[in-house]
Amino acid sequence: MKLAILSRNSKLYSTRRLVEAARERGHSVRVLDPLRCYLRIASDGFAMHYKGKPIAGYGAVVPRIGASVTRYGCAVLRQFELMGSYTPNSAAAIARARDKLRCHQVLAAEGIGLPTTVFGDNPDDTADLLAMLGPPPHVIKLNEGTQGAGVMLTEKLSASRAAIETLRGLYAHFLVQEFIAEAKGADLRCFVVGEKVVAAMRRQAPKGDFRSNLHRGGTARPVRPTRAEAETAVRAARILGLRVAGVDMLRSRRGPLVLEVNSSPGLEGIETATGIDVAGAVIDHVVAMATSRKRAANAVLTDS
Ligand SMILES: Nc1ncnc2c1ncn2[C@@H]1O[C@H](COP(=O)(O)OP(=O)(O)OP(=O)(O)O)[C@@H](O)[C@H]1O
Ligand SMILES: [Mg+2]
Ligand SMILES: [Mg+2]
Repeated sequence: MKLAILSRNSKLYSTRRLVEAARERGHSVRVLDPLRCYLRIASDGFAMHYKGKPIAGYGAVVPRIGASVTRYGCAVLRQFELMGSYTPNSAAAIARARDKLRCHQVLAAEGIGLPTTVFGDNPDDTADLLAMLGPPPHVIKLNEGTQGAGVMLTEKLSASRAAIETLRGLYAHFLVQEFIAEAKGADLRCFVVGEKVVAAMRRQAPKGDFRSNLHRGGTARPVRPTRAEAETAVRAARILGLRVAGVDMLRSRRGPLVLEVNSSPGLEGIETATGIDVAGAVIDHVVAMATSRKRAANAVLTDS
């Protein structure tokens, strides 16, 4: 099959591994920088060019769209979808999943466990907002933060108020959560492909921090998720319409609590920690889905 990896940088570990896994399986694969794809949109037909040449005919694309290029990257991905390429994560699903607050609302509505979360706009409402949440410690996080930056822990109500005031002053969007102390600075990353958790790791925060992000010095080891954890991860990804997702959870007394669902989860940490060929699992899934979709479309054509 003719595959494209949509990625800004072909040297990144995740991109390299996807290319490698596709080649090992005998597919033709190309890395396309979404910012070098440009489009002609007209009712008589679409055209997409890449560095001066037309591109078409990709059976499937694997999007690796960084947070900084969500808008443009998703527009390009949508174009691939409109031109008939299969993608495990649609442009719409990626754009939706990027908004932590929105994810919390949608997942909570479906009964997925989450740390209790509050958000509000007006400073006059802060006292009642924090009362709705309960006593500190609180975790305050930027709505579109990443890699643990923009996540802070406040031990006292006065600190929560001061942090909230500061963020409002900066016009930042943020949410405030109960602190799950029993997670003890560890979180669980379940890598979902299709309807399965193909690999999972437990990340432990470095001494003196509560954030387990590997970018913040956390360490990872392989873990076998419980049945409840695996089911929660798969359901959360499905609810958000993602067929490749990194679901981050905390282990708590009330079961797994989802922190976030990443639509372009990195492969380096999880493959290194677990030794599992996650890239291969992604490619196998994408090719199987693209093939069965094509078969179904052909069946419709022969029926009519
Ligand atoms: N409510 C909470 N209670 C306890 N620990 C938390 C809580 N929220 C976050 N943490 C810790 O902080 C880390 C970072 O938080 P989170 O995953 O929400 O943001 P982020 O890592 O910046 O986002 P991204 O994973 O997209 O980079 C988590 O991995 C977890 O270890
Ligand atoms: Mg995280
Ligand atoms: Mg994330």
